[in-house]
Amino acid sequence: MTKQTMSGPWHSPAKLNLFLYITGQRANGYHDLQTLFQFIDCCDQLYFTVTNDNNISLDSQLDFPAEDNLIVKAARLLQQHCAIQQGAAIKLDKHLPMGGGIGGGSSNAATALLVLNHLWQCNLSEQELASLGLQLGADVPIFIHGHSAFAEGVGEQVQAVEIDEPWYLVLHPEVHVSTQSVFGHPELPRNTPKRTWQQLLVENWQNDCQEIVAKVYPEVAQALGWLLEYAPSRMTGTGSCVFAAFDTEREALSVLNKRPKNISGFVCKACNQSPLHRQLANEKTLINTAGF
Ligand SMILES: C[C@@](CO)(OP(=O)(O)O)[C@H](O)COP(=O)(O)OP(=O)(O)OC[C@H]1O[C@@H](n2ccc(N)nc2=O)[C@H](O)[C@@H]1O
Ligand SMILES: Nc1ncnc2c1ncn2[C@@H]1O[C@H](COP(=O)(O)OP(=O)(O)O)[C@@H](O)[C@H]1O
Repeated sequence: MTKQTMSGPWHSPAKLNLFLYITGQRANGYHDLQTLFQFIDCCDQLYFTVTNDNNISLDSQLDFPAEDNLIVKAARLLQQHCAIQQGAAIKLDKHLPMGGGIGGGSSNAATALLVLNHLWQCNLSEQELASLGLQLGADVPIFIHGHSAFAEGVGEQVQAVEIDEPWYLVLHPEVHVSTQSVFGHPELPRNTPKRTWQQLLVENWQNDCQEIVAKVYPEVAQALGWLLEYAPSRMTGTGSCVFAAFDTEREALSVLNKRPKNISGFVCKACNQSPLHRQLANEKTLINTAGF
């Protein structure tokens, strides 16, 4: 048998929701959103070895079964969709906090779809991969497209946008917030009026989930209250992470260094193009990188 080579490290970046508004609820229970996604240069790393059998395996430090991991689900979905006979041995180096609203799981799934599409030579377009990804989670298509985006619907209607790329200080209160429980909360505001991108662009951005999450999780309220002393701050996604923008890395780091001991955090740079897509573009593997 020929020895297979390992491909990687491949980046799997986090995102922030710079604003998040809930504009309605569908008959199936899912919520209609208006949200602005931006990538940050804080990433997990994935490694892939193509195998000759059709087995998908995952080596990770996570304490839940590989079968439940979105990486394995993504690999199987692509393998079945394209009737691929090969398999993959995948390794994950996890750095991103989980359940923090920075999208690590969705990002890992998107990285697996994009990289295996390349390594297995499936030749699916970005749009086809995004449709597959949507079956795994509402945020996966954004990570497939790989550009800052204004998203509507449940995240499937996306418009690429160019916005400022500041430095962010992200605080991670040590609580895991379940997306499902936030969307199921009876007091969640669900009827924020829909606005156009041009209207939203000039407003003070907010997150409709923030008030409920801060009420249920005092750790989130504490982190937010502390950060607000230094800069306008908000929660990302359904929490628990909160963030503030700074002009320079130095300013962000100086605030980070003053944080209370019980809150972890990091400083990162915003990037309108996903770090993974920069890598893929270098490999000239992307079929369609234009404006989706
Ligand atoms: C709201 C966001 C913003 O980025 O929150 P974060 O998860 O990143 O914090 C995401 O769109 C979340 O996407 P994702 O985390 O993929 O959610 P999913 O797995 O699809 O959904 C988890 C559960 O949340 C609820 N849900 C999710 C998305 C949505 N637009 N409406 C919902 O009601 C549903 O009950 C669903 O079963
Ligand atoms: N590869 C993965 N990385 C992180 N979480 C994953 C992964 N696969 C499945 N999950 C599940 O998804 C949940 C939410 O993870 P994550 O995407 O990090 O949070 P969020 O959606 O809040 O940003 C985790 O608690 C875990 O149960």
